[in-house]
Amino acid sequence: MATGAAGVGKVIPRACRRASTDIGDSPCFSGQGSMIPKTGAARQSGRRACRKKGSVVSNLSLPKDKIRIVLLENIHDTAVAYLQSRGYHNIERLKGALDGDALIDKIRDAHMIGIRSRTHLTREVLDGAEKLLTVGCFCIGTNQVDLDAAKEKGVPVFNAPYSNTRSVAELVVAEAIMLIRGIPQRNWGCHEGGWDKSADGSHEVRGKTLGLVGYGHIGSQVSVLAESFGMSVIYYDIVEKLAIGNARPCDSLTALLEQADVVSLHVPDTPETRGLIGANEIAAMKQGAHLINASRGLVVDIDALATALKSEKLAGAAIDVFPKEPASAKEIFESPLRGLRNVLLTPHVGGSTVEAQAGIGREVAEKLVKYSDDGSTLGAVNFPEVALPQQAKVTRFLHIHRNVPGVMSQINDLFSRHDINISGQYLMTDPQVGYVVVDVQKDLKAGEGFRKALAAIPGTLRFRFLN
Ligand SMILES: NC(=O)C1=CN([C@@H]2O[C@H](COP(=O)(O)OP(=O)(O)OC[C@H]3O[C@@H](n4cnc5c(N)ncnc54)[C@H](O)[C@@H]3O)[C@@H](O)[C@H]2O)C=CC1
Ligand SMILES: O=C(O)CCC(=O)C(=O)O
Repeated sequence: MATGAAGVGKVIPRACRRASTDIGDSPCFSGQGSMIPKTGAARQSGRRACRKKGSVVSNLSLPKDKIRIVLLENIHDTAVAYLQSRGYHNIERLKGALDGDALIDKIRDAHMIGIRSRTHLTREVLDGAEKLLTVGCFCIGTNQVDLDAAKEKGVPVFNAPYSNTRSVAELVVAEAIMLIRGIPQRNWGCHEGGWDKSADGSHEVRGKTLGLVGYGHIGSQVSVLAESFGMSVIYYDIVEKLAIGNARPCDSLTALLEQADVVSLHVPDTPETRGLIGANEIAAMKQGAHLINASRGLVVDIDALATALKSEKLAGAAIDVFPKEPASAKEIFESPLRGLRNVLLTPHVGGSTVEAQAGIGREVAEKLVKYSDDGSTLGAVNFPEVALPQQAKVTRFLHIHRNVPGVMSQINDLFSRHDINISGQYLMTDPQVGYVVVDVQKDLKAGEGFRKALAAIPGTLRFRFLN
C-alpha cells in the first residue's frame, strides 16, 4: 500500500488530545500526524473533536488511502487521474458547490479540498476542517478563500495561475467583436422572428481602441489577440508592465476610459478593485462605448452599468461575472442586466473550456501531491514558498509557526539536544508565518517525545513529518 504522504499514522481518526504536560503548548493531534496547537476560538470549536482520549502517535507513515480528498464543483478527470496515479484513492467528487452547514459537514474530515470559484472557504468553514492540510483552487482567482485564516491555520492554498488564461482571452476578443458589431441585439431580433439587416451600429473592430484594465496574464494575452485583429490596444495597470506588441500604457484609469471604444477588465478581486467601475467611471467613458467584465463581479457597480445601458450611454456590455452568482444550476440567476437587448450574459464561463479544465486539473493536483508527499509550497498563494528536493532518502520534519523571534533557535536547539544530525534545512518566512523543513537521516527514530516537543515549541501552528 502506498504510504508516506503526510507523516504519522496510527492516529485514531477524528480524535485529538491534549498533549501531556511536558509539552507545554497544548497541541492537538489531528489525523495525518499533523499536530495543530489550539488557541482561542479554534480551541473552543475543537472541544468536540478533542473529546476522544488516548490516541496513539506512532512512527508509521499514513497510508495514502486514509488521506481524504474532497473535490467540489465538477473538477476535471485529469485531477483524479493524477491523484490516483500518485497513490491517492480516497477521493470524493461532487458536481456542485456547497455552502453553510452542508459544506462544513462535507469537509470536516478532509485532508485536502479542491474547489473552483463558487465554494466559499470562510474562516468559520475552515475552523470546522480540523484535519485540513491544504486547499487547491482549480482556477485563477482565490478571493473565495479566506487566505489569511488558512495561513493562520498553517494551510497552504494553491491555484492554477495560467491554465485558463487563453480561454478567457479568446472569449473576450470574441465578445469585443460581437459587441462592436451589434450582434446581441440582432441575435435577440432573430429569435423573435425579426430580420434587421441594417448596418447601423455595426462596425469592424479593425482600427478601434481596446482599453485593458489590468495587464497581467489575461490582459496581455487579450492584447496580443486583439492586435492581430487590427485593434489599437491601450492599458492601465497599477504595476509597471512591459507593453507587448504596439500596446501603449495609460497614466491613469480615466485616461484609458476616455479613449477606449471597448473597455475590458482583467483585475483580481481586491479591496481596491471593488467598485472600480462605478457611475463616475462610466460617465468618463466615450458615448456609445462597450464594457466587458470577465474578472470579478464586484469590480463593477452593476446598477450603474444597467442604468448606462438603458440610457444608451454605453452601447453594449458582455458580462461573465456578477456580484451574486448562483451556487448551483438549480438556483435562479438574478441580475438587473437580465432582459437588456444590448448585453451578452454568460454564467462565469471565461475559464470553462475542456482544454483549460484539463490543464487546471493536472496542474493543481500536482501541487497538492507535491505538498503532501514532499512538503513543497512552491506556487502557494498565501504561504512562504519553499521548493524542496523529493523526500526519498531522508526523514523530513515540516514545521509551520508564527513568525516570532526565537522559534528557529528552539527548533535547532531541540535537534541538537536529541543528538539528531540535520542533513538539510529549508526556511522561508513572510511577516506572519515561518515554514521550516528539516531533513535528517532516513528512518531515524525520532521518538514520540521528540516530536511532541517539536510540535510544542511556542508559536507552532502545525507540524508534521514524512518518513
Ligand atoms: N471569468 C473567468 O472565468 C475568469 C476570471 N478570472 C479573473 O481574472 C483576473 C485576472 O487574471 P490574471 O490576468 O491571470 O491575473 P494577473 O494577476 O496576472 O493580472 C492582474 C493584473 O491586474 C493588475 N491590477 C491589480 N489591481 C489593479 C487596479 N486597481 N487597477 C489596475 N490594475 C490592477 C495587477 O497589477 C495585474 O497586472 C483573476 O484575478 C480572476 O479574478 C480569471 C480566470 C477566469
Ligand atoms: O472555473 C471557475 O469556476 C472559475 C474561473 C475563474 O474565475 C478563475 O479562474 O478565477
